[in-house]
Formats: sequence, structure tokens, C-alpha cells
Amino acid sequence: MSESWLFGPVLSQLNSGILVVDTAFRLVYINHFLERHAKLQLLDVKNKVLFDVFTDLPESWLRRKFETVVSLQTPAFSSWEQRQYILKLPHLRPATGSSHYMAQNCTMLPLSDPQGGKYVCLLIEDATDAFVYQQHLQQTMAQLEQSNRLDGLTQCLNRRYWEQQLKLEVQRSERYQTPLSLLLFDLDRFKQLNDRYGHQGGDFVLVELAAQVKQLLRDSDWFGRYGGEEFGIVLTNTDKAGAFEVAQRLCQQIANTSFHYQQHKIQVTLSIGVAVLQNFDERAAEQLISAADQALYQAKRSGRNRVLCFDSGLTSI
Ligand SMILES: Nc1nc2c(ncn2[C@@H]2O[C@H](COP(=O)(O)OP(=O)(O)OP(=O)(O)O)[C@@H](O)[C@H]2O)c(=O)[nH]1
Repeated sequence: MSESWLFGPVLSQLNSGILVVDTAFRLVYINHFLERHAKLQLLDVKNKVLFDVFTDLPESWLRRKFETVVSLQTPAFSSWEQRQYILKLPHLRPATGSSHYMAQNCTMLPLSDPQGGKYVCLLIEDATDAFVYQQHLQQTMAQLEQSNRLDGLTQCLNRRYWEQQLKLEVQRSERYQTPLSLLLFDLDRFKQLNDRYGHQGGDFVLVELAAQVKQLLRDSDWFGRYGGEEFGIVLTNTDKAGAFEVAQRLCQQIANTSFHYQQHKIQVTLSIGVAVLQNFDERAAEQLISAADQALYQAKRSGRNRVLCFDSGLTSI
């Protein structure tokens, strides 16, 4: 008994693409799924060369694949992870991020007719759901990684990540014999500011200040929030003179800035401690922080709104 009554409806209802070519790459068959997605009719394309009908195909790759399938008489596969699609077909989903085309898992099957004619059948399975899911996952992972590094309020680096970078920079500095400096700065009389403008006013100043500071730094510097209103900057490839210059510019620029909060113009000043990497033992990063912290403490004690450097003695500029 012939089963053609069965195959016709099944092939036309199938939610996967079927395409058959002979050994000269002439189209023998496409099913309804492909007619619909590629906006073609089998009658119009039958006997035409595959690459003339689908002009975007990876021709030389596909020729090699099909020839191997015919000569070895074994199937070949291509997943969307290796090659997102073979046939450039639009997908039917509303928004899928970076791709407008259907991601595909493809199987290439060797076929023979009763007269011994050879063919390749390309089965195309729509894998766009898996592709979209993976994209969302990657985006979420990237966002997570980002938020793991940043301080939630000011969007500069959080202390943990900043300290990791400081340690790495100390090692790099040792390996390449380059100078490394550290600034620790703290807002002056920030408690008064909070008392006067409320905690939200204080937060506003921290956010705006961080944005200003970022603009003054190089991409290679590491700017992080060390604690409440205390921040640290690792200045790569920067010696004492360079670090002083950056610190002073920062100090002056912030002192000359007004932060506009509600109807208020808020002025703040910074005290900054500077330290330069001098030894390379395993506690070098901690010692550098401690030296900058001592300089910062002295800057506070000697009147605030100033830069002090820690070296053999504490030097004011
Ligand atoms: N708004 C706001 N305030 C914070 C935050 N973190 C810490 N603070 C406040 O910062 C203030 C720091 O006060 P102090 O350590 O006394 O220092 P100061 O008033 O800045 O005085 P000096 O450092 O001596 O100039 C405290 O009132 C903290 O509550 C924050 O995330 N947001």
C-alpha cells in the first residue's frame, strides 16, 4: 500500500524545514514550512540551482558538506552554536535582541531514489528559542558581573573589586618596574552636610562627586569607593610628582564645583592622602593603603581641603 496519503499532510504540517537537492544542487523539493518562511513556491523553484534561489547561502561550505554526505552516504550536522543559520530565514518572534534571523539546527541526510539517483535532504529545525534564551543568559551574566564590581550608589568600583585591582597593579608594577601611586580622599565635614541637607542630599553629592572624579582620571586608573565618604584611586604608571598633580587638580576642581541639589548650591572640599609604592613584599598593597590613609589623616588634622603625601616624612604641597 502506498503511504503518500500520509506523507503529504505530515510534510505540509511539519514545523521544520525540509529541502532536497540532487547532486547538481538542483532543488527537488521544499516543504510548506520553507515555502512559508522563505516566501517561495515549490513550483517556482523546482529544478533551479539551490544557490541561485537562496543567494545568501555559505556556498563553498555547503558544497563541501553536501559532497561529503553523498560520497560517504552518512549524515552531517550543523548546530546553531557553530553556525547560527544556514538558510537566512526571518523568524516569527517579536524581539530577539541581536538577531533577526531564525537560528537553526540542521541535519544533512543522504537519500537515494529507486533508480539509484542520489540526493541530499536538508532538515532545518528552528532553534531560535534556545538562541534567545542563551542571549538573555549571557546578558544577565554580564550585568551580574558588572554589578558585582560596582558600588550600588556611586557606580564606581566597590571596595572588594578595587582592592583586587590594587593588588594586581602592585604585581604588575613589580614585574615591569613601573611606578604606582595611590590616592585616598575623603569629603570634609560630610556629617554636617548630611545634617543640613538630609541623607538624600548627602547621597546626591556622593553620586555627582564620583561622576566628576571619573572625568578627571585616565581609563587605566582604578577609582573605587573605599567606605562611606572615602574613595581610593590607583594611579597606574604614575610617580610621586604625577600623583601630586592629579590629587591637586582633583582637590581644586571639587572645591570650585557647586552641586545643585533641589534649590541649594552645595560646596564640598576634599582631603587627599597620596602614597607611592616603594616596596614589593606581599603586604605592599596594604602598606600602600595604610600610608595613604596616614597622609589623609594628617591632611584632615592640618586643616582639610588639601593634599598630603606620605613618604619618609609627611610632605604638604
Ligand atoms: N549620605 C550619605 N552619608 C554617608 C554615607 N556613608 C557615610 N556617610 C556619612 O558620612 C559621615 C562621615 O562623618 P565623619 O566620619 O564624622 O566625618 P566628616 O563629618 O566628613 O568629618 P571629617 O572627615 O573629619 O572632615 C557620617 O555622618 C556618615 O553617616 C552614604 O552612603 N551616604
